[in-house]
Amino acid sequence: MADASKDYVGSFPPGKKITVVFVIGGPGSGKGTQCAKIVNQFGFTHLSAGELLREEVKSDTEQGTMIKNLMQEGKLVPSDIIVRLLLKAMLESGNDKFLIDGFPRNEENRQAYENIVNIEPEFVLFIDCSLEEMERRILNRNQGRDDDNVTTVRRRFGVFQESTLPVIQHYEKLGKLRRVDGDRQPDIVFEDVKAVFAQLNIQVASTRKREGTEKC
Ligand SMILES: Nc1ncnc2c1ncn2[C@@H]1O[C@H](COP(=O)(O)OP(=O)(O)OP(=O)(O)O)[C@@H](O)[C@H]1O
Ligand SMILES: Nc1ccn([C@@H]2O[C@H](COP(=O)(O)O)[C@@H](O)[C@H]2O)c(=O)n1
Ligand SMILES: [Mg+2]
Repeated sequence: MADASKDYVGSFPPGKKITVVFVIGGPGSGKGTQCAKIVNQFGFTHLSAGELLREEVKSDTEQGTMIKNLMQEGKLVPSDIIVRLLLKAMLESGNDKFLIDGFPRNEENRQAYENIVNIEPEFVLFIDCSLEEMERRILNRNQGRDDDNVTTVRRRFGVFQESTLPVIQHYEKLGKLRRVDGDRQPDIVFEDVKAVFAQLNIQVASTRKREGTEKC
Protein backbone atom coordinates (compact mmCIF):
# COMPACT_ATOMS: atom_id res chain seq x y z
CA MET A 1 0.00 0.00 0.00
CA ALA A 2 1.29 3.49 -0.86
CA ASP A 3 2.47 5.52 2.14
CA ALA A 4 0.70 8.89 1.83
CA SER A 5 2.85 10.43 4.61
CA LYS A 6 5.96 10.23 2.38
CA ASP A 7 4.47 13.11 0.38
CA TYR A 8 4.22 15.36 3.43
CA VAL A 9 6.86 18.09 3.23
CA GLY A 10 5.93 20.26 6.23
CA SER A 11 4.33 23.67 6.67
CA PHE A 12 5.04 27.15 8.01
CA PRO A 13 4.01 27.90 11.61
CA PRO A 14 0.42 29.19 11.70
CA GLY A 15 0.26 33.01 11.80
CA LYS A 16 3.80 33.54 10.46
CA LYS A 17 3.86 36.28 7.79
CA ILE A 18 5.35 34.85 4.58
CA THR A 19 5.83 37.06 1.51
CA VAL A 20 5.67 35.36 -1.86
CA VAL A 21 6.19 36.96 -5.27
CA PHE A 22 5.84 34.92 -8.46
CA VAL A 23 8.15 35.91 -11.33
CA ILE A 24 6.94 34.81 -14.73
CA GLY A 25 7.84 35.47 -18.34
CA GLY A 26 8.76 33.49 -21.42
CA PRO A 27 11.92 31.38 -21.69
CA GLY A 28 14.90 33.75 -21.80
CA SER A 29 12.88 36.83 -20.80
CA GLY A 30 15.39 37.53 -18.00
CA LYS A 31 13.65 36.07 -14.93
CA GLY A 32 16.84 34.66 -13.40
CA THR A 33 18.79 37.84 -14.20
CA GLN A 34 16.24 40.13 -12.54
CA CYS A 35 15.75 37.77 -9.56
CA ALA A 36 19.49 37.98 -8.79
CA LYS A 37 19.20 41.77 -8.67
CA ILE A 38 16.07 41.64 -6.47
CA VAL A 39 17.82 39.28 -4.01
CA ASN A 40 20.73 41.74 -3.73
CA GLN A 41 18.52 44.67 -2.95
CA PHE A 42 15.53 43.28 -1.12
CA GLY A 43 16.74 40.18 0.75
CA PHE A 44 14.43 37.63 -0.85
CA THR A 45 15.29 33.95 -1.29
CA HIS A 46 15.23 33.14 -5.01
CA LEU A 47 13.74 29.78 -5.91
CA SER A 48 13.79 28.90 -9.60
CA ALA A 49 11.37 26.08 -10.40
CA GLY A 50 13.55 25.09 -13.37
CA GLU A 51 16.72 25.00 -11.20
CA LEU A 52 15.03 22.84 -8.55
CA LEU A 53 14.02 20.41 -11.29
CA ARG A 54 17.54 20.37 -12.77
CA GLU A 55 18.87 19.48 -9.27
CA GLU A 56 16.29 16.68 -9.02
CA VAL A 57 17.49 15.30 -12.37
CA LYS A 58 20.97 14.86 -10.82
CA SER A 59 19.47 12.57 -8.13
CA ASP A 60 19.61 9.59 -10.52
CA THR A 61 16.18 8.29 -9.50
CA GLU A 62 13.21 7.14 -11.59
CA GLN A 63 11.57 10.51 -10.91
CA GLY A 64 14.78 12.30 -11.99
CA THR A 65 14.81 10.44 -15.31
CA MET A 66 11.15 11.25 -15.93
CA ILE A 67 11.81 14.96 -15.24
CA LYS A 68 14.91 14.97 -17.49
CA ASN A 69 12.91 13.56 -20.42
CA LEU A 70 10.08 16.06 -20.02
CA MET A 71 12.49 19.01 -19.76
CA GLN A 72 14.42 17.89 -22.84
CA GLU A 73 11.14 17.93 -24.75
CA GLY A 74 10.25 21.38 -23.38
CA LYS A 75 7.20 19.94 -21.59
CA LEU A 76 5.94 20.73 -18.09
CA VAL A 77 6.59 18.42 -15.15
CA PRO A 78 3.57 17.29 -13.05
CA SER A 79 2.59 20.06 -10.67
CA ASP A 80 2.64 18.10 -7.40
CA ILE A 81 6.34 17.33 -7.95
CA ILE A 82 7.35 20.93 -8.53
CA VAL A 83 5.15 22.33 -5.74
CA ARG A 84 6.60 19.91 -3.17
CA LEU A 85 10.15 20.81 -4.27
CA LEU A 86 9.29 24.50 -3.88
CA LEU A 87 7.73 24.07 -0.44
CA LYS A 88 10.68 21.98 0.78
CA ALA A 89 13.14 24.65 -0.40
CA MET A 90 11.05 27.41 1.19
CA LEU A 91 10.98 25.65 4.56
CA GLU A 92 14.70 24.80 4.47
CA SER A 93 15.72 28.38 3.60
CA GLY A 94 14.68 29.82 6.99
CA ASN A 95 13.65 33.02 5.18
CA ASP A 96 10.18 34.54 5.07
CA LYS A 97 10.37 36.28 1.67
CA PHE A 98 10.41 34.26 -1.54
CA LEU A 99 10.76 34.97 -5.23
CA ILE A 100 9.34 32.00 -7.07
CA ASP A 101 10.80 32.12 -10.59
CA GLY A 102 9.19 30.29 -13.50
CA PHE A 103 6.04 29.42 -11.61
CA PRO A 104 3.07 29.00 -12.04
CA ARG A 105 3.47 27.89 -15.67
CA ASN A 106 -0.09 26.61 -16.09
CA GLU A 107 -3.44 26.37 -14.36
CA GLU A 108 -2.54 22.99 -12.84
CA ASN A 109 0.61 24.56 -11.22
CA ARG A 110 -1.51 27.35 -9.79
CA GLN A 111 -4.09 24.98 -8.30
CA ALA A 112 -1.50 22.59 -6.86
CA TYR A 113 0.20 25.56 -5.16
CA GLU A 114 -3.14 26.65 -3.72
CA ASN A 115 -3.78 23.13 -2.41
CA ILE A 116 -0.31 22.42 -1.01
CA VAL A 117 1.26 25.79 -0.07
CA ASN A 118 -1.70 28.15 -0.07
CA ILE A 119 0.18 31.40 0.55
CA GLU A 120 -1.33 34.12 -1.63
CA PRO A 121 1.35 35.90 -3.73
CA GLU A 122 1.68 39.63 -2.98
CA PHE A 123 1.85 40.18 -6.73
CA VAL A 124 3.05 38.51 -9.91
CA LEU A 125 5.94 40.11 -11.76
CA PHE A 126 5.61 39.52 -15.50
CA ILE A 127 8.74 40.16 -17.57
CA ASP A 128 7.29 40.77 -21.00
CA CYS A 129 9.76 40.20 -23.83
CA SER A 130 9.45 39.59 -27.57
CA LEU A 131 9.88 36.04 -28.91
CA GLU A 132 12.72 37.10 -31.26
CA GLU A 133 14.70 38.64 -28.38
CA MET A 134 14.07 35.63 -26.07
CA GLU A 135 15.22 33.19 -28.77
CA ARG A 136 18.35 35.24 -29.47
CA ARG A 137 19.23 35.32 -25.75
CA ILE A 138 18.66 31.60 -25.17
CA LEU A 139 20.67 30.51 -28.18
CA ASN A 140 23.55 32.72 -26.96
CA ARG A 141 23.29 31.71 -23.30
CA ASN A 142 25.94 28.96 -23.31
CA GLN A 143 25.14 27.51 -19.88
CA GLY A 144 25.07 23.93 -21.16
CA ARG A 145 21.33 23.48 -20.63
CA ASP A 146 19.92 20.48 -22.55
CA ASP A 147 16.79 22.51 -23.43
CA ASP A 148 18.65 25.50 -24.92
CA ASN A 149 18.48 24.35 -28.53
CA VAL A 150 16.31 25.73 -31.28
CA THR A 151 13.86 22.77 -31.39
CA THR A 152 13.20 22.66 -27.63
CA VAL A 153 13.15 26.45 -27.31
CA ARG A 154 10.36 26.72 -29.85
CA ARG A 155 8.39 24.03 -28.00
CA ARG A 156 8.92 25.99 -24.77
CA PHE A 157 7.57 29.10 -26.49
CA GLY A 158 4.50 27.06 -27.52
CA VAL A 159 3.93 25.95 -23.91
CA PHE A 160 4.35 29.55 -22.73
CA GLN A 161 1.74 30.84 -25.17
CA GLU A 162 -0.76 28.01 -24.65
CA SER A 163 -0.45 27.39 -20.91
CA THR A 164 1.27 30.34 -19.18
CA LEU A 165 -0.45 33.27 -20.90
CA PRO A 166 -3.86 32.20 -19.49
CA VAL A 167 -2.34 32.20 -15.96
CA ILE A 168 -0.96 35.70 -16.60
CA GLN A 169 -4.44 36.81 -17.67
CA HIS A 170 -5.88 35.26 -14.51
CA TYR A 171 -3.63 37.41 -12.29
CA GLU A 172 -4.31 40.47 -14.43
CA LYS A 173 -8.04 40.06 -13.76
CA LEU A 174 -7.30 39.87 -10.02
CA GLY A 175 -5.27 43.11 -10.21
CA LYS A 176 -2.14 41.21 -9.09
CA LEU A 177 -0.08 41.48 -12.28
CA ARG A 178 2.90 43.87 -12.48
CA ARG A 179 4.20 43.96 -16.05
CA VAL A 180 7.64 45.26 -16.98
CA ASP A 181 9.08 45.64 -20.47
CA GLY A 182 11.86 43.03 -20.60
CA ASP A 183 13.18 43.88 -24.06
CA ARG A 184 15.55 46.53 -22.69
CA GLN A 185 19.00 46.29 -21.06
CA PRO A 186 19.04 44.46 -17.66
CA ASP A 187 19.74 47.57 -15.54
CA ILE A 188 17.00 49.54 -17.29
CA VAL A 189 14.52 46.69 -16.73
CA PHE A 190 15.58 46.61 -13.08
CA GLU A 191 14.66 50.28 -12.60
CA ASP A 192 11.03 49.30 -13.28
CA VAL A 193 11.33 46.13 -11.19
CA LYS A 194 12.63 48.18 -8.24
CA ALA A 195 9.66 50.51 -8.50
CA VAL A 196 7.33 47.51 -8.27
CA PHE A 197 9.11 46.05 -5.21
CA ALA A 198 9.19 49.47 -3.52
CA GLN A 199 5.42 49.05 -3.11
CA LEU A 200 6.09 46.19 -0.70
CA ASN A 201 7.81 48.62 1.63
CA ILE A 202 10.71 46.24 2.26
CA GLN A 203 13.80 48.16 3.25
CA VAL A 204 16.56 47.98 0.63
CA ALA A 205 19.34 45.66 1.89
CA SER A 206 22.21 47.93 0.77
CA THR A 207 20.60 50.91 2.57
CA ARG A 208 20.25 48.84 5.73
CA LYS A 209 23.93 47.84 5.53
CA ARG A 210 25.02 51.45 4.97
CA GLU A 211 22.98 52.63 7.95
CA GLY A 212 24.54 49.86 10.09
CA THR A 213 28.05 50.99 9.13
CA GLU A 214 27.29 54.66 9.84
CA LYS A 215 26.14 53.83 13.38
CA CYS A 216 29.42 52.00 14.20
N1 LIG B 1 17.57 42.49 -20.36
C1 LIG B 1 18.45 41.67 -20.96
N2 LIG B 1 19.07 42.06 -22.10
C2 LIG B 1 19.95 41.23 -22.73
N3 LIG B 1 20.29 40.00 -22.28
C3 LIG B 1 19.69 39.57 -21.15
C4 LIG B 1 18.75 40.38 -20.44
N4 LIG B 1 18.31 39.69 -19.35
C5 LIG B 1 18.96 38.51 -19.39
N5 LIG B 1 19.78 38.44 -20.44
C6 LIG B 1 20.60 37.28 -20.87
O1 LIG B 1 19.71 36.41 -21.55
C7 LIG B 1 19.89 35.06 -21.14
C8 LIG B 1 18.61 34.55 -20.49
O2 LIG B 1 18.42 35.25 -19.27
P1 LIG B 1 17.86 34.49 -17.99
O3 LIG B 1 18.59 33.23 -17.80
O4 LIG B 1 17.84 35.47 -16.87
O5 LIG B 1 16.37 34.22 -18.48
P2 LIG B 1 15.23 33.31 -17.86
O6 LIG B 1 13.95 34.02 -18.06
O7 LIG B 1 15.59 32.91 -16.47
O8 LIG B 1 15.31 32.07 -18.84
P3 LIG B 1 14.76 30.57 -18.61
O9 LIG B 1 13.27 30.62 -18.56
O10 LIG B 1 15.22 29.84 -19.83
O11 LIG B 1 15.38 30.06 -17.35
C9 LIG B 1 21.11 35.06 -20.22
O12 LIG B 1 22.25 34.77 -20.98
C10 LIG B 1 21.16 36.49 -19.68
O13 LIG B 1 22.46 36.90 -19.38
N1 LIG C 1 6.82 25.35 -13.13
C1 LIG C 1 7.71 24.73 -13.95
C2 LIG C 1 8.94 25.29 -14.25
C3 LIG C 1 9.81 24.64 -15.09
N2 LIG C 1 9.45 23.43 -15.60
C4 LIG C 1 10.36 22.69 -16.49
O1 LIG C 1 11.69 23.20 -16.43
C5 LIG C 1 12.07 23.74 -17.70
C6 LIG C 1 13.01 24.89 -17.54
O2 LIG C 1 12.39 25.92 -16.79
P1 LIG C 1 13.08 27.38 -16.70
O3 LIG C 1 12.19 28.21 -15.87
O4 LIG C 1 14.43 27.18 -16.08
O5 LIG C 1 13.16 27.86 -18.11
C7 LIG C 1 10.75 24.02 -18.41
O6 LIG C 1 10.86 24.08 -19.83
C8 LIG C 1 9.94 22.80 -17.95
O7 LIG C 1 10.33 21.65 -18.64
C9 LIG C 1 8.23 22.88 -15.29
O8 LIG C 1 7.90 21.78 -15.76
N3 LIG C 1 7.37 23.54 -14.46
MG1 LIG D 1 15.83 30.99 -15.59
